[in-house]
Amino acid sequence: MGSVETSNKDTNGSLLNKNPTIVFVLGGPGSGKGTQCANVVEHFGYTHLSAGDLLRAEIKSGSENGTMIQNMIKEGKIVPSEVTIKLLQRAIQESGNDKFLIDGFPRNEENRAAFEKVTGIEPTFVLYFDCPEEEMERRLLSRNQGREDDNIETIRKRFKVFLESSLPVINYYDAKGKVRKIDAARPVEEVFESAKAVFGPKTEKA
Ligand SMILES: Nc1ncnc2c1ncn2[C@@H]1O[C@H](COP(=O)(O)OP(=O)(O)O)[C@@H](O)[C@H]1O
Ligand SMILES: Nc1ccn([C@@H]2O[C@H](COP(=O)(O)OP(=O)(O)O)[C@@H](O)[C@H]2O)c(=O)n1
Ligand SMILES: [Mg+2]
Repeated sequence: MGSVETSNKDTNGSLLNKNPTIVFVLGGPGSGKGTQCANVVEHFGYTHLSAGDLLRAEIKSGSENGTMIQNMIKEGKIVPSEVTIKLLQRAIQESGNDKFLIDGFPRNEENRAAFEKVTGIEPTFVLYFDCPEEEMERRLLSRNQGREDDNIETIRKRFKVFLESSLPVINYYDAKGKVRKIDAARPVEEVFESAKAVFGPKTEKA
């Protein structure tokens, strides 16, 4: 009956039905997540969804959450997962693709548990760009994208949040054998060679 069919089509239905490949891309601020995601998109046909980019677009769009998001980003704090997950779900559904790099998410336990609960999806694997703080700090201070959080005061707060809230998520997935750790302190091309080896020749575009 039509009504039964309709009731089954909840907001997550289309996500579950497509059974997408989800790769979480994690690493400290400035470790090179965005840079390497662009390379992976080019070579392997994934759709890149940066949680930070989606949140910044939400501020620009004049959404009612905009001011709250802006204040949290300025302080290096993690936005409630409800907001971020809605943006990710919308982007996933609009993409038409079935393989995604989710960059900068999940950033804490709340992000992780909520995504799993709402979508029922576990990542295929987690790419972890491991980089020393001194190198990340140098990169962030010369990123020149006009970001309000790329100043030394906010950068220090973001490093603290990474250590206290994001690393435990990486450890959680590591215990499940899902983490592919890459030494991100090397030049972009070398880091990408390691990333390529993780994605493997099988999924490379012809
Ligand atoms: N391997 C690398 N070596 C040197 N600079 C890099 C490297 N990867 C990225 N960068 C630069 O560092 C800055 C931060 O990189 P980005 O990809 O935005 O990192 P994230 O998304 O993890 O914060 C950018 O200016 C980028 O051009
Ligand atoms: N899952 C996420 C991702 C980002 N953010 C916010 O967005 C900021 C910038 O995230 P980003 O991923 O663009 O930053 P980088 O690690 O790329 O430098 C974070 O410091 C958080 O304030 C969040 O609240 N929740
Ligand atoms: Mg980024």
